[in-house]
Amino acid sequence: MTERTEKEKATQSLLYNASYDKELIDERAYCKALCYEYNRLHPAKIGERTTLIQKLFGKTSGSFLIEPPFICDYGYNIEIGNNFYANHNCIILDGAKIVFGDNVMIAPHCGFYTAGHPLDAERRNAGLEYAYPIKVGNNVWVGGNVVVLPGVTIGDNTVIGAGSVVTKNIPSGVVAFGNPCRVIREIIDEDKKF
Ligand SMILES: CC(=O)SCCNC(=O)CCNC(=O)[C@H](O)C(C)(C)COP(=O)(O)OP(=O)(O)OC[C@H]1O[C@@H](n2cnc3c(N)ncnc32)[C@H](O)[C@@H]1OP(=O)(O)O
Repeated sequence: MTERTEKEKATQSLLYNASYDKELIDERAYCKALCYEYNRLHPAKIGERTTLIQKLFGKTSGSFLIEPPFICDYGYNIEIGNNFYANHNCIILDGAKIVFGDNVMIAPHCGFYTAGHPLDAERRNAGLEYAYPIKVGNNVWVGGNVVVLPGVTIGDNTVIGAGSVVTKNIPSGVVAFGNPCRVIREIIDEDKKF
C-alpha cells in the first residue's frame, strides 16, 4: 500500500506536515503569488480582479466582490456562492475546504482558520498541523474582526456580531456574538422593521 501524501492527510482531517512538504510548499507559493498580484491591482480593474479570483478559488458562482488585501493559503479549497462580499483584510487559511453559501457578507478584518497545530510543542515544532472544514450558510452576515475556528459550521440567515470568536457551530436564523461566540437571540419578524 502506498503511503498517503501530506495533502491527502490534510483532506482526511489527519495531522499532516505542511511546513516541510514540497507539494504543499509549492502550492502555497503559487497561491501567495496570485494573492500578491490581486492585492496590487488597481480597484478599477474589475475584470482582472474577477479573473484572478476565479483562477485562485476552487469554485465561484455568479457575482462576487473581494476587497484587497485578501490572503489565503491554497485557494483551491475555497468555494463561494452567488453574491459573495468580503471587505478588506479577509484572511482564509484553507488547509481544508471552506464553503460559503449565497449572499454572504463579511466585514473587515475577519479570519476563517481551518488550520490548527498540536498543543504539544515538540509535535508542533516538527511542522505538524490539522485542518478541519468550515461551512458558512446562505444569507450570513459576519461582523468586523470575527475569527472562525477550524471545523465550525454557521447556519443560514445568521448574523455573527463584531469581535466574535466562533469556536462551535452556530445554528440558522440567529444573532450570535461574543468570545466565545454564543447565540443571543433568534431573528424574528420584528427585525423586518429595521
Ligand atoms: C459587510 C460589512 O462590511 S459590515 C460593516 C462592519 N460592521 C460591523 O461589523 C457591525 C456588526 N454589528 C454588530 O456586531 C451588531 O452589534 C449586531 C448586528 C450584532 C447588533 O445586533 P442587535 O441585536 O441589534 O444588538 P443591539 O445593538 O441591540 O445590542 C444588544 C446588546 O448586545 C451588545 N452587543 C451588540 N453587539 C455586540 C457584539 N458584537 N459583541 C458584544 N456585545 C454586543 C450591546 O452592547 C447590547 O448590550 P446591552 O443589552 O448590555 O446594552
